[in-house]
Amino acid sequence: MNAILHAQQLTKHYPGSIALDHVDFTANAGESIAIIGPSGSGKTTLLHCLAGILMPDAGSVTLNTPSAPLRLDSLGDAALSRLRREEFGFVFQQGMLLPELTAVENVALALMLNGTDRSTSEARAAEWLAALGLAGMEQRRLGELSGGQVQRVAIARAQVTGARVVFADEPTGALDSATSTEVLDVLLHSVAANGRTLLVVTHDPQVATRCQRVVELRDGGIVADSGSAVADPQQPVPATTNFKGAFNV
Ligand SMILES: Nc1ncnc2c1ncn2[C@@H]1O[C@H](COP(=O)(O)OP(=O)(O)OP(=O)(O)O)[C@@H](O)[C@H]1O
Repeated sequence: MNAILHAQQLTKHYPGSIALDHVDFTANAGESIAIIGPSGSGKTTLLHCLAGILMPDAGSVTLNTPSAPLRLDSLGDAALSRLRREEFGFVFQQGMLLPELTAVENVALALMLNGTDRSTSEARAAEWLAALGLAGMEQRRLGELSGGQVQRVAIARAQVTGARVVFADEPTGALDSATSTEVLDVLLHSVAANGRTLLVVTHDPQVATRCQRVVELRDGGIVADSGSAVADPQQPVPATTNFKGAFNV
C-alpha cells in the first residue's frame, strides 16, 4: 500500500470544543475515502488540516511527494500555498469559483496561478470541461450554469493542474438527488481515471457507499475505518451514467 498523506496525532481545539483529538490517519494513493460523522464531529476540520488550509494545534500532516516526504507544518506560507496549488485540488459546495469569470476562465486560472500561459491554460481547461460533459458551455459565467454544471466546473478546476489529492467537502450538498448522482459519477470517474486520491466529507449515504473506504468521526476522533480496500487506480468505479470522454485528459 502506497501512503500519500499521513496524519499523526492531529489535534485542534476551539474555545469550548475539541474539533480533533489525537487523530492518526493515512490515505493511500488512488483511494477514494468518504469522511462521515454527525454534525460537529470534526470532518471539515480534519479535511482542512490534511489540506494545509488549517494548522493543527498539535500533531503533523506529511505528504509523500516523489522526491521526499514533506511535513506541511515545516513549510512557510509561500511554499505551503504552492504545494496546495500544485499537489491538491478542492471541490467545495461553494466558494472556490469566481462568478465573474467564465467556466473556462475559472478552470484555466488554476493553471495560470502555477505559471502556465493563458492560451495553453484555456486550451487545457476546455479539454477538461469537454471531458466532463460541458462542451459548448466554456464561455458561460457561473450564473448561466445549473448547480450540477457548476460542480463539474469545480471538479475540472480541482484536477486540471494534475493535483495528486482531491479534497471535496459536501460536493453534492446543494444538489437534488438525480444531479448528485451525476456529479458523483463525474467526480469518482475522473479521479479514478487519473489515479488521484479523493477525500470527501459527506452527509450523503450515496457518496459514502460509492467510495472505496469510509472513515467515521465522532467527537473529534475516528471511531470506524472500513480500511483500505482497493488502491488500484486502474480499477473501474461502477458507473450509473454513461460518459463521453475518458477523463484522462
Ligand atoms: N472557526 C471555528 N470556531 C470555533 N469553533 C469551531 C470553528 N470551526 C469548527 N468549530 C467547532 O469544531 C467542531 C468541529 O467542527 P467541524 O466543522 O469540523 O465539524 P463537521 O463534522 O464538519 O460538522 P458539519 O457536518 O456540521 O459541517 C464543532 O464543535 C464546531 O463547532
